[in-house]
Amino acid sequence: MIYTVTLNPSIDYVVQLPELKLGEVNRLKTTYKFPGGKGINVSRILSQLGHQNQAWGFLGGLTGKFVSQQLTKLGVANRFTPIADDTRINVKLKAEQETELNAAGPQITPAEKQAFVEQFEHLTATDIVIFSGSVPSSLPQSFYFDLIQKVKERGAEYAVDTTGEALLKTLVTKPLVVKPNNHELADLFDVELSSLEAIKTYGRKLVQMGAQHVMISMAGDGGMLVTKDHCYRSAAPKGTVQNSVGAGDSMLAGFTGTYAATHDPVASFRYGLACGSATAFSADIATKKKIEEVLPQIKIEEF
Ligand SMILES: Nc1ncnc2c1ncn2[C@@H]1O[C@H](COP(=O)(O)OP(=O)(O)OP(=O)(O)O)[C@@H](O)[C@H]1O
Ligand SMILES: O=P(O)(O)OC[C@@]1(O)O[C@H](CO)[C@@H](O)[C@@H]1O
Repeated sequence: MIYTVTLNPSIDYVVQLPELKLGEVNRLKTTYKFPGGKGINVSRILSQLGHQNQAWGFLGGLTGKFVSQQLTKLGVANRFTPIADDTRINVKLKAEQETELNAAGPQITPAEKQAFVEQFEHLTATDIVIFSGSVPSSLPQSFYFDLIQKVKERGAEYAVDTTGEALLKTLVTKPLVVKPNNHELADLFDVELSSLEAIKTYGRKLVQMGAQHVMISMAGDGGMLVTKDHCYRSAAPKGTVQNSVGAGDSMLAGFTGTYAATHDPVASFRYGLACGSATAFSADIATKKKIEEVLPQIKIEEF
């Protein structure tokens, strides 16, 4: 079973307008509300593809109710810990450029935190836990690391999509896969990564530091997978980009779901790339139909 962890879910409020006029009233023609948060996006893709999974995290207030109702409607199994405070709303502004306004997130009380942590006691060695997204400011920044120790105690695998120190700190515990984008990879080492060779070199460093698979996403430039002995690369298929929010989460879902079923890193990378691009070419998170449409266009080469 795959479990996704979204400590800080959201309603993603997506607004579209041809031009943002700062300091003026902007009237919106098109708005959407989606259940958001990185792990939730991962769960949505896993469910689309028929991989058994359950979404975990914290939900509260009317906003939290909206998220859980939408997940139930979408057929995403979930077991969120209820909290007294409100789940956040993140604004995704699509004008000349994509701008995201992500809130800090709710207060989590010690009792709510404890109830959540207890869920980890039931993991087994065949499970995979996917940790994605920000940690609400009321929880310790070491929270992922503490949860990872619990996952390891149960003999389960885990994947992590986080950045900076939090990511570096987890590498020694040998995550199944980490998925920085090329900018996050550059920031980790405080370098500029201006060639594929350079990206490969720094991807290798994450493998040497402990990651089993390092999948580097590069938006419209495709992706790279670095393993202990190999490096694979693929350009991105062409298409009309509608909403790239969640493309990285979709990529992680495609990889992990396929890996859980096949243990084949190249097939998993291929599915990951297809899911990422399919979401970029959709208004919301991609459907299975869209993913299958994109899949034949993915060409992977050893690099
Ligand atoms: N414009 C695009 N055209 C084609 N494919 C894309 C595009 N944007 C993203 N993708 C696909 O999705 C993958 C993940 O995208 P990206 O690198 O933007 O992830 P990310 O930075 O983690 O995004 P997010 O945080 O919004 O989920 C890319 O590696 C690529 O395969
Ligand atoms: O603030 P975080 O937790 O880093 O990111 C949250 C978020 O931007 O990530 C998803 C896209 O990847 C969105 O659904 C959501 O709003």
